[in-house]
Amino acid sequence: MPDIDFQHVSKTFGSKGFQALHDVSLTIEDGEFVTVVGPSGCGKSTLLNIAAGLLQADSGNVMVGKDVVRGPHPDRGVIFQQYALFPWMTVQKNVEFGPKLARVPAKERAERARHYIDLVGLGDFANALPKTLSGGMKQRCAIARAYAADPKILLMDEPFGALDALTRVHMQENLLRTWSEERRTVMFVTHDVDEAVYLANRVVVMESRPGRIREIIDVGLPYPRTEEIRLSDEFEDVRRRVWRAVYHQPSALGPDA
Ligand SMILES: Nc1ncnc2c1ncn2[C@@H]1O[C@H](COP(=O)(O)OP(=O)(O)OP(=O)(O)O)[C@@H](O)[C@H]1O
Repeated sequence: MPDIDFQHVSKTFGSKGFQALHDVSLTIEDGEFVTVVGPSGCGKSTLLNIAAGLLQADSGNVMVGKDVVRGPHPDRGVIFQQYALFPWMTVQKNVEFGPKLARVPAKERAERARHYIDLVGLGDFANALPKTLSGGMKQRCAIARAYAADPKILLMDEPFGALDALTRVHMQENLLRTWSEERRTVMFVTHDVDEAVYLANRVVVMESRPGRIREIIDVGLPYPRTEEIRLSDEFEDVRRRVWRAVYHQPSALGPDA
């Protein structure tokens, strides 16, 4: 059974009826890593927010398993570009937050948090406050926090968008390592074609005005994704295909350009 199933989803904003999404259908299978790329304003975040239950579609449905999405739910962890950590809580307490809400007993939630903190490589910083962490570390903390709430699905909207190129590559590697050990279904929105190809089983390329799916590209490269794979001809071939699909669009400059 598909894990996330967008069924003819449309969404319009504003009194002038700006159509952000038009009849989008997309199936993401259990355990898949799907990235979504496309020009600015093509509706990537809108699509993700509808799956998160933070926005409502005007028509169509999103199914998660057998259920129609009607609002946010702990089975879907959401990670945004801005690190949504509580500044007054340590890394450990931030990561324990979800399990605490779910009334997981103190000892168990501390252990669970510790497991994910170690998994994202923040073992030495469990007692640190967010303000003492770098951007990449904060985002790894956010990933550990999302995992600790034990969601079936991770919805990530440009989570590495604010990071420098080198940190970004390390974050991608760390995320894939975490994902290979603790498999979840991932929908990951990005502007970055390299990132989209490096991470995904499939890349969904969107186009704008109205936002819709232009092409779905199978990456077909094995995991673990090593540096060798990143630098291979096969990777370059897929990257070129995705690049063309994104940049050879009539509206590739986006509505505000
Ligand atoms: N709350 C809103 N009210 C009005 N218009 C909106 C709202 N949210 C999004 N839009 C419009 O819908 C379109 C799609 O926005 P969305 O943020 O989903 O695009 P995106 O592909 O994620 O863009 P970017 O890559 O620049 O973040 C844009 O033209 C945007 O201006």
